Amino acid sequence: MSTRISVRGSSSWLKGVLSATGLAWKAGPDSVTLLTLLTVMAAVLPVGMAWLTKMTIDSIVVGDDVIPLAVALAVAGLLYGLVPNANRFLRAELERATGVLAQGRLYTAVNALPGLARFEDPAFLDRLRLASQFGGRTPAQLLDGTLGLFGGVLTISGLLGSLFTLYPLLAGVALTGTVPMLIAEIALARRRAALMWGLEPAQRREFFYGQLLSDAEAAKEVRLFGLGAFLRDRMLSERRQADVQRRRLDRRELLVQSVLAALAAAISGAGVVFVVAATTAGGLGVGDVSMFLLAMTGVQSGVAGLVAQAAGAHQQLLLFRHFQDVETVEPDLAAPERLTVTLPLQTAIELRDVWFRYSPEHPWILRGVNLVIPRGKAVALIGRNGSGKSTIVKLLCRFYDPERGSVFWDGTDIRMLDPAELRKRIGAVFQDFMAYHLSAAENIGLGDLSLMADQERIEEAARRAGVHDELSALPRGYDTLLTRIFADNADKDDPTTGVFLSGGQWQRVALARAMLGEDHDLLILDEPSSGLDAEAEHEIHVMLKEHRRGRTSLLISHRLGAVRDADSLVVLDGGQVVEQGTHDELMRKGGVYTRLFTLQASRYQGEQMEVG
Ligand SMILES: Nc1ncnc2c1ncn2[C@@H]1O[C@H](COP(=O)(O)OP(=O)(O)OP(=O)(O)O)[C@@H](O)[C@H]1O
Repeated sequence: MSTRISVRGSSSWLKGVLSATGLAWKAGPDSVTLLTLLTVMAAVLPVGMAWLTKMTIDSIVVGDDVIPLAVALAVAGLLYGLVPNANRFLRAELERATGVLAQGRLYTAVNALPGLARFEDPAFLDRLRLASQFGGRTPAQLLDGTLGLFGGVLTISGLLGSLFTLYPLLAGVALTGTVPMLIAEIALARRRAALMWGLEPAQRREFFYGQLLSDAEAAKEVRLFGLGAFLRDRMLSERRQADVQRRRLDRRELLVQSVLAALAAAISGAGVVFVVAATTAGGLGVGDVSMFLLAMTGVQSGVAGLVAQAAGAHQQLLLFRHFQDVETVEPDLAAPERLTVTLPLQTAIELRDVWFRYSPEHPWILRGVNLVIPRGKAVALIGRNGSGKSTIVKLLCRFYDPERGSVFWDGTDIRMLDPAELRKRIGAVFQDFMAYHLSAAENIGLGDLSLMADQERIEEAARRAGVHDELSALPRGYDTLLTRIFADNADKDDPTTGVFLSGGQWQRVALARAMLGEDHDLLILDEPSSGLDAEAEHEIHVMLKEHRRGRTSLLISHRLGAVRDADSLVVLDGGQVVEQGTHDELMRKGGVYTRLFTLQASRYQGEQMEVG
């Protein structure tokens, strides 16, 4: 996807307008119809009022009955005053309706992305932020702008026509003055939209520093290392650098618009001199003078409005393109022509000569990995930090595809399977599992949405993960919020409305989430006990061993004692499998595993002796 705001052809311009107005129509057809009617009304009223004024003055001069004209003028004036308010209300209504529709469509498109790659692409994230910010607003504004343009053209044509009947030359001059205005404002709108896009990375960084300064998790390190002023200065520096660019554009706008205003004043000044001279020479009546003055100011404010509408619509369109781009973004994982049904695991999951790197710019993480996870067996992955253990987990869940080689599910390449179906068969506790700002029950229920309301099953999962007693003892039991972020204003001072769990307790909640519901064909536990104390770790491992019995599982842990009883231990190094076998086989071999295990065991014994 291009990260640049490009100049696109008129067909794509039209496509954008049609897509945006189509969205607005779908969201609120009644509002769109009423807005159109009101726009036409607002457009013809100034022309009608100019003529009514002229006719009223002419009638006064010749002594005719002016009451009906004056009443008509008053009614027109009243409508002229009311229409903008009704317009504003309708536009807000339409914005709300399109906002909901667009946001729904946007996040449906985001949810449809099967892999993780897009979420690691900063350009995509910038586009998504702009799309989310403006996608809902732009259709209504674009429609309003387009209708406004149409109305403006209607008003200006009416007024120019009226001017033309008086002084054809002046109508021509007034019309010529609009061209540079239009060109200049469109160019400014283009720059404004490009600037917003260009400033996204700086705004993202500014937001990041701001978040750190107010984030509860970051607060510890920010205070311990005294990072507050450093982060604040970085945040302000990002803002200042962005402001330099904003100021540059504001200056350009100031200059261009001042020149345009001077041009408009010169044109209307010249017109006034002409008309006054013509009236003194006896060529025009008093009503004609009023007509001219109203028409001239009407044309000028109409043109200014028209130009602003055109520029605004253009800018909205450029921003709306981010929404279109996200909505039509290519999936990050290739889909096969025909999907194969994902059946329960019968024999094994296998990685065959898998080569993987996160992008062509990144180094190879896996270099020809071969690995078999037989059904009903527990396989443990062991290796140094960064050796690619969690990467293998991500490939098994098909968050990415290998660059070479394949992952097979009972002999079928998982590229042939529906990722959602495949993932339903896998239960996992990731190393960086989520702590949701929701209640304890919901935090577990998310593991299987169909069981969200099944308190019994949720408690059973918590019991298996060894966290039931803690959750039951919370102020509101399982309904206690595990956060204080969403405490309502009304009960924000009530300490029972939200609590904080410890790292180990969160880990058990994540474990309960993974174990809720259907028995998964594959259970992945990426460091499931790293945050637990020794006693808790022992308990969890006894429980997990029981739970895993006869089930297929992939275990990752740096604590080798915790995985020594796995059916097969696989040691990764340099992106390759360097050793594989049972604990006893690997210990006999005297290789990497023996070294690591002996090191850990001797340390542990040392600690025991010290404690003893
Ligand atoms: N999303 C990503 N984009 C780019 N590189 C990544 C990404 N995720 C991981 N890596 C890199 O891939 C390598 C392997 O990471 P991985 O998390 O698989 O290692 P690991 O063996 O699980 O490590 P640890 O024991 O520390 O958990 C690391 O060098 C890491 O920097």
